[in-house]
Amino acid sequence: MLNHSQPIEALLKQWQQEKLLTPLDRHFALELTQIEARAGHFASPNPAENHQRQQLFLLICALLSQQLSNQHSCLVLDQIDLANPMAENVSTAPYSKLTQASCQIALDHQSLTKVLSEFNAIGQPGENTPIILDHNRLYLNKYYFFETQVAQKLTTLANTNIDIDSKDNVNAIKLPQYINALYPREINDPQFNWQKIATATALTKALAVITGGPGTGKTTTVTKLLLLLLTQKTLKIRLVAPTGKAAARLSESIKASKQRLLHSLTDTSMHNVSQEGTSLNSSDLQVLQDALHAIPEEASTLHRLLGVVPHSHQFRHNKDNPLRLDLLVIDEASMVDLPMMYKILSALPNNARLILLGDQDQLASVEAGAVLADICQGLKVATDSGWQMRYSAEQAATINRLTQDDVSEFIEPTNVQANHFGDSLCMLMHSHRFKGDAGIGQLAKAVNYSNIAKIRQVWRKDYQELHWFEHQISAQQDNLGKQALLTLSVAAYQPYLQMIQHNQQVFAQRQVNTAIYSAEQIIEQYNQYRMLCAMRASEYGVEGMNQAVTDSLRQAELIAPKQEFYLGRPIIIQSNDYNLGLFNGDIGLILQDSRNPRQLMAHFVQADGSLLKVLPARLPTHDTCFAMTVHKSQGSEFDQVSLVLPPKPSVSQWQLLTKELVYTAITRAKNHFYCLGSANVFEKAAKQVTQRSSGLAQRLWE
Ligand SMILES: Nc1ncnc2c1ncn2[C@@H]1O[C@H](COP(=O)(O)OP(=O)(O)OP(=O)(O)O)[C@@H](O)[C@H]1O
Repeated sequence: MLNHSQPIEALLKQWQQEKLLTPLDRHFALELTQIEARAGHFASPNPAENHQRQQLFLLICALLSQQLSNQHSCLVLDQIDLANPMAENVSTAPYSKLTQASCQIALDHQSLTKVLSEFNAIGQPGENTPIILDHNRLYLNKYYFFETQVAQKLTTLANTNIDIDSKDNVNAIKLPQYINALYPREINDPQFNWQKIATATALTKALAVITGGPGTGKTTTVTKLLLLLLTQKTLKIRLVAPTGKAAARLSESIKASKQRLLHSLTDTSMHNVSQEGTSLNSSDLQVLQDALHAIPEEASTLHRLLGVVPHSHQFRHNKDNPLRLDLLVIDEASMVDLPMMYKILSALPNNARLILLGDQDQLASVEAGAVLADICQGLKVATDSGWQMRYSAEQAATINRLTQDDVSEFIEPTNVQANHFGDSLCMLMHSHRFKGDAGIGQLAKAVNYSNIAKIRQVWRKDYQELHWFEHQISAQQDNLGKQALLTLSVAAYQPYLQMIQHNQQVFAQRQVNTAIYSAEQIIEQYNQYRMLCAMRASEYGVEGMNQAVTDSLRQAELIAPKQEFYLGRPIIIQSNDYNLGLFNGDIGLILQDSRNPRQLMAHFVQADGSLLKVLPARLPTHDTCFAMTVHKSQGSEFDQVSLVLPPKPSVSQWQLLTKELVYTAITRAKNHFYCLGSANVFEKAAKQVTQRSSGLAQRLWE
């Protein structure tokens, strides 16, 4: 069954030392194998065979746990490299030589699956065993449960049609007219206005998934959708996002979008646009304006919505105590992991609608799963755009009725798609933020398609919003590229630190008539720039770069970090503190308390825009935040962003350097993107595509 140079126990230890396995992976495998041995499950009459079975079980448990540690939902048996089982996880990175084949599985994949199905700890779907074998996928029971439940609940929602013509809907007959008024045709319009089609798609389905890159109009579309729904009946709508920062951005975007809509609703040019040439009369306009006002603007975090129970993984709202709402909008859905998606779907009341918004190309969730990417998987095609809608004939007819757009070319033959999951999806592809020829948009697109020739072409073009800093180690071991980026970072952080210095002077001299900057203004200025790193540890990780920026700012006399909590220190929270109302990823600044300037306080702007002040000594686990990880930056945007890539990535660092990471970093930047790196690392990272093993896409689409 196995050929191995040393006992698997010893190999696990070695792989742990090489950081290919976590201590948890090794202990999980050892523990489960011992439990199995104690239960007599390796006690067949042939001792040699017994030993082999036990060693194989140990190896497979370690591989399964390793997959979960790397955020996969399962271990796909067909993907195990039988000649070198530990190589699978690292095969795409340029360091495979490091893992010499020290053990081989002497079975083909089919026989391996059969042998595994004979272990008592490995059961079939529905059995109460620690591990579940579902065809060629091996799951921890808990993850199998999450995945199948999420698939079932999403499919049920997707298959639930909403009868927009029901008598509950007072203005159903007007919907096509309203849609056309919200999306007036313009002379240079492309053939399909996908925002309009997305709106129509979502009107009739309990599940709507609207995805697209930054600035493709997801918020604009959802605002129009909510407006249309609210012209029909009153709905209790909740807006949420995975983090406080993302919730604050959603709230801002909805407000801005409502403002733009209000403007266009009161713009006279709109009054004479409609479906069949008939004008919107004043009562229609009133209906639309009333509905617009009824759209909520406040967004909260998912945790707050579900109601955190302190010191527990459970939430107050669950299947026995469902949320009280009619429609839930979740923004930045790519950040929602599999267990969290299960908890949300369980707490959703019957008859409620769910709308997911997000960018399927961004980094997947920090924890297991890639739910949004799996949901979108069925739309992937090998064309230039990479995606194509898949509608049922019924949905295409509904879209046509509501929009007069003929989408019949996207109708899926019924024998291919039985459950019409595609009827709930809409992908927006045209960015209104990055003009077609702008550098940031071009680079993001090239990285997203792992198109190396295009990446080189974009960097060569010298776009004014793109800036490259090459790692250049001098004879004195100084890195000139890093120094240049630090100089830039000092200049970028200087304005907010000068605002703080201004306030300090005013407070010191008790200049009662001189204006001070508010904490909100200073925080807004601080948020104009952020340095992003791929990882936490190491010289080029968050830890090293935070230290380097701190040293540079001290030399520039912009900060005086004599004690831990110095004026101007940015703080990122690393754990949840429900009593204080501070959550992992919240970012604030140490500032003088305006009411008592001798007291330094940590100041945070919360999702609803209010200011939270906390005594520094009471802060939960935290870190300095001149530099932060790309992961933690999801859901945020900055005027200027710099990405730091290590010059010579280690084995474990390569695992983080993916095209999703680089794409996410680039798309955090609104106006300037800087990168400290070397071309080969940037390009290899852009080629390394995250593949999260999961059966969710298959369950949803087949
Ligand atoms: N059809 C359109 N025509 C012109 N501008 C548009 C259109 N749709 C959206 N925009 C503009 O593009 C910008 C981004 O729109 P929106 O916030 O809706 O995008 P988003 O996909 O939600 O962005 P993000 O990824 O940042 O959340 C806004 O300024 C908006 O006014």
